[in-house]
Amino acid sequence: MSNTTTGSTHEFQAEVKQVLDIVIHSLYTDREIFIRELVSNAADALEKMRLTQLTENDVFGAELPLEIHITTDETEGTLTISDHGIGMTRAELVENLGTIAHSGSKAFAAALKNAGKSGDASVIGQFGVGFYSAFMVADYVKVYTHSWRQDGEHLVWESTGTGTYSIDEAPDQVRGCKIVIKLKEDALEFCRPDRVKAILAKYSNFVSFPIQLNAERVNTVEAIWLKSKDEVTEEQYKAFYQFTAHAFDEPSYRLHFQADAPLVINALLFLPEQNMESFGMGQMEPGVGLYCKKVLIDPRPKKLLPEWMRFVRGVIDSEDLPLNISRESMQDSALVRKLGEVVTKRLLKFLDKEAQDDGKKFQEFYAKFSRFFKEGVATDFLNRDAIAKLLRFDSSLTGEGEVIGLADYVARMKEEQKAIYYQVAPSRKTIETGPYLEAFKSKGYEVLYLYEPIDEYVVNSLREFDGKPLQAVNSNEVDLGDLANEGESLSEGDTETLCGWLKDSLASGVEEVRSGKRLVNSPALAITPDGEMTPQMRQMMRAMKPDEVEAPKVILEINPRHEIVKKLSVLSQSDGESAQLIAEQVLDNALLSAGLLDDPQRIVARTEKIMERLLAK
Ligand SMILES: Nc1ncnc2c1ncn2[C@@H]1O[C@H](COP(=O)(O)OP(=O)(O)OP(=O)(O)O)[C@@H](O)[C@H]1O
Repeated sequence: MSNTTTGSTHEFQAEVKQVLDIVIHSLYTDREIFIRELVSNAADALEKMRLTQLTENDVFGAELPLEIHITTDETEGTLTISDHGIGMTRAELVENLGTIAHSGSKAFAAALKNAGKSGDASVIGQFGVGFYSAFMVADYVKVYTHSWRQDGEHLVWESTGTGTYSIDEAPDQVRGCKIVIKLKEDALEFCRPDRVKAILAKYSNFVSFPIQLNAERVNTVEAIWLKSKDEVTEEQYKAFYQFTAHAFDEPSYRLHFQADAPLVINALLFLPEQNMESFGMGQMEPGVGLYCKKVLIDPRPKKLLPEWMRFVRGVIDSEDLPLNISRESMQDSALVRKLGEVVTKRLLKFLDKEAQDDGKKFQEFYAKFSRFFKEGVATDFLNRDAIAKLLRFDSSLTGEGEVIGLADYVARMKEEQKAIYYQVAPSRKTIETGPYLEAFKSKGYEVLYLYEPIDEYVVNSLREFDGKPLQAVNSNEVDLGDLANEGESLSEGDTETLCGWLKDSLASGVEEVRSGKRLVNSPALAITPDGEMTPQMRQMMRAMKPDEVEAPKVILEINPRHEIVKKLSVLSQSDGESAQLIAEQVLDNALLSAGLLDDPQRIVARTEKIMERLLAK
């Protein structure tokens, strides 16, 4: 919120100051986009007005046409953009043009600042600074406005973009906004009618309201999603995406399709290049507008596509929708639900094909948007399997820069292999230096590497893929059959005695001690008993409620061929105290590898004792 300083003067929110500073001092290329931003804001305000008029009878200036007027004045060096949209009240002016609405505005400003330092205007461009972009070209900006509300005031907002703005009364202002830009000396090109006309030509046809430039109509309203693909150029697609999505990047993927059954659908969907949520700007709003025969029903319908698809942009138009459907009833409409389902399925199928045709491109895209797909698997029951096909992972068989999908994993599974194996751990190194991988490697089974906490939810929600269960390498369910282990083993009798002794000696830390077939080079490993929390879940619980999570009880699998185990068997009979220390250390090493050691400090004291004993000999 801004602070009122003197009279009508207000201070910009700190983040806005930062944004303006960058806009004014670091942005020199692509300055023309400010026109697109302001026209797009005007179109949004008109769209809101159209919707308001459907339900409100008492509208200020009800007779005013829903149009955009742009005028150039070369003598004064000004460009003026007016609309008869919803306008703004005094409070709305302060809120909308004095603060940044994004929930993560601090992070947003910080990211923008970094981009500014690098001097790379294209990076800055990706953020989108909306209204504030006018200050790239303006000495000052005046916004004359009156809200659609009868009790609104006639106002003018004014600023040079440096620190403060003022709000004063402006008699006679009609409903909507009139934005007057006094152009900087080096930006006078933007008051030349031919220049402005050329800029408007790129996207003005996407605006569903008439645009007049110096009293001459410049656009024919055109719904490019209703056209067939060969009638639309690459340039038009890109311009449409940037205009409707308020985006600055190029779309990564585009799906334009028409369907007649089960519903009549014309859809034009875009997947962006940049994931704006990754810049700390909070959760995105859904971005696919719902239309019926070119008429916008809802620009951001919440229940049309599943929530995880909120990064998708574009338009869905269906003539099967009743034109008078209200936004409220839309949310519950079976027809809208069906429409969303059809489009979602189509988009998932499209992505799967794209991923197969150009894996590299998909991998780059996936690297930025993986969060959404993972969220999809965890929350979108209806489409779970189709989304799962798009997941990509590192694995024990992928090389540098490579990833693998579940379908390819299954295709290269060994004939007798029973499950899809994975390990959740912070890094490749943790997994490859840990004890679990050995057995799978010796069988030639691939193991997927899952690095993020959310992956745990993903595999738990999915449970299986293509009929094959997903199993954690440290789960008790894993059955690798007989492993051809080399080396002499403890006798069965000695192993049994040792297991019994270990169970008694380590009582509080183990649920069971058994001889394992899976180990090759390690003395022991910790397995999560059935029904127990996985180590990652446990860590998350501990982070939230440190006092409520009990010490873990694991199944300790020992390797009867390992020297430490063989010698421990002898030592347990001759020197109980030393054997106890070693047994505890074997368990702690196994817990450490499993990510289950809550108190690593205890290792220090124990290893010191072990060293003392060794040195005393
Ligand atoms: N012509 C206008 N009429 C009414 N309100 C407007 C107009 N222009 C801007 N606003 C208000 O000011 C707000 C801020 O505009 P701005 O362009 O900075 O961001 P935005 O349009 O919300 O976001 P973005 O441009 O990134 O999509 C808008 O959300 C809107 O509420």
